[in-house]
Amino acid sequence: MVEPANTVGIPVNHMPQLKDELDIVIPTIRNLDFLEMWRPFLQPYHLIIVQDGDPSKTIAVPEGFDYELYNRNDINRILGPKASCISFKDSACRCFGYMVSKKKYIFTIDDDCFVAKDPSGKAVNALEQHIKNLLCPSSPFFFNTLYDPYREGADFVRGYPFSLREGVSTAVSHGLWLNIPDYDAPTQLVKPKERNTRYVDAVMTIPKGTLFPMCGMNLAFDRELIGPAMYFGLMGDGQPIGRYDDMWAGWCIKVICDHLSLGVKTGLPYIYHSKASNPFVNLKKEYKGIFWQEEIIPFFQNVKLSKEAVTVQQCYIELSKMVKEKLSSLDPYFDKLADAMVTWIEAWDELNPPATAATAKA
Ligand SMILES: O=c1ccn([C@@H]2O[C@H](COP(=O)(O)OP(=O)(O)O[C@H]3O[C@@H](CO)[C@H](O)[C@H]3O)[C@@H](O)[C@H]2O)c(=O)[nH]1
Ligand SMILES: [Mn+2]
Repeated sequence: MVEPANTVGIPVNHMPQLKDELDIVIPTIRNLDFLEMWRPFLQPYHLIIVQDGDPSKTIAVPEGFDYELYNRNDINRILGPKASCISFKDSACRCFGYMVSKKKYIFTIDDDCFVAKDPSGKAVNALEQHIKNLLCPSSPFFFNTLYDPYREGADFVRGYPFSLREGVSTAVSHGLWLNIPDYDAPTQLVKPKERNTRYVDAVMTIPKGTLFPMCGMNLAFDRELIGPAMYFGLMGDGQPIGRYDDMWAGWCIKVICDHLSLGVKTGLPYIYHSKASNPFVNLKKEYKGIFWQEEIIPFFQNVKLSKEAVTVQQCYIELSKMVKEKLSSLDPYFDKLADAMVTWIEAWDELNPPATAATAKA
């Protein structure tokens, strides 16, 4: 039986790592009582809450947290017509939080994710582990069979090329989930009672050239290295697909990380995922994605970005052109998505103008 950790009594760490360089982005349609359990680990950090759905609803944020909250009216006011690229009535809206943040790092978590216990019964500080993952290099060019070589008590194994041991910068840290696993609707329907009780004590770099299904519920990334590619697509209200927001972003960031020699890690930390969303509702949202992805995956596997694409924005714009050219025949949705990818970059650059010499000096 897997249970969340009891964090009552764990003192808040008032000097946590990257306190002023990291924002926590939470998409929500609920209240945020779940933060009580995270208080010892997250209270010192700034939250960016993206309130989805009815903007007239008031979201209760527990006392003592430092936060900014954006609802749909705010998104429309800030982005104007470009707000069309931000999904409505889908957790994909969280990417607006990535765009408005001014920090180097982002940790995003769902409001039904609680603190997990490790096998010794200790409460897992997921954010601390994500920071560890992001601050140490990745090894995408050659697989280390003893997993994370930079971890205390591990190293590169015999036969690992010394020329590759410096590794590359880590752009993304993808965490996992105890209890309710992130299964697609068909799997959820077939295995409604399945719970993930297996805590695998490992962090791995996802090898270059390999795609992966990125889940957005327990995810951290270096916003300066890969932020502009973390667009969660057009999902939810008015769109033919849902629950492929994080998947789309994961495929885009992975081909760009491979191109720019950046690392993507998966494994620790675990969170405790408490709520299974309705599998029938999920099936309706997912079903087009389930057959579209049989074409989308080969598309991403064959993406070749040009050597002129040296920034994330340039890579992303190139990618949007390939989406328009090669996926629009699959469904007109991809034509719209390709345009939204461009709008996203325009909005990103508007809110995050490149530092000029003057501003850089100030
Ligand atoms: O319309 C909505 C629905 C939900 N949210 C917020 O988004 C997260 C995730 O919602 P929930 O936990 O109910 O759904 P899951 O199926 O468990 O989420 C997983 O599916 C992924 C695909 O979207 C998602 O990223 C995964 O985590 C909660 O915080 C809700 O409050 C929303 O903003 N708008
Ligand atoms: Mn959930």
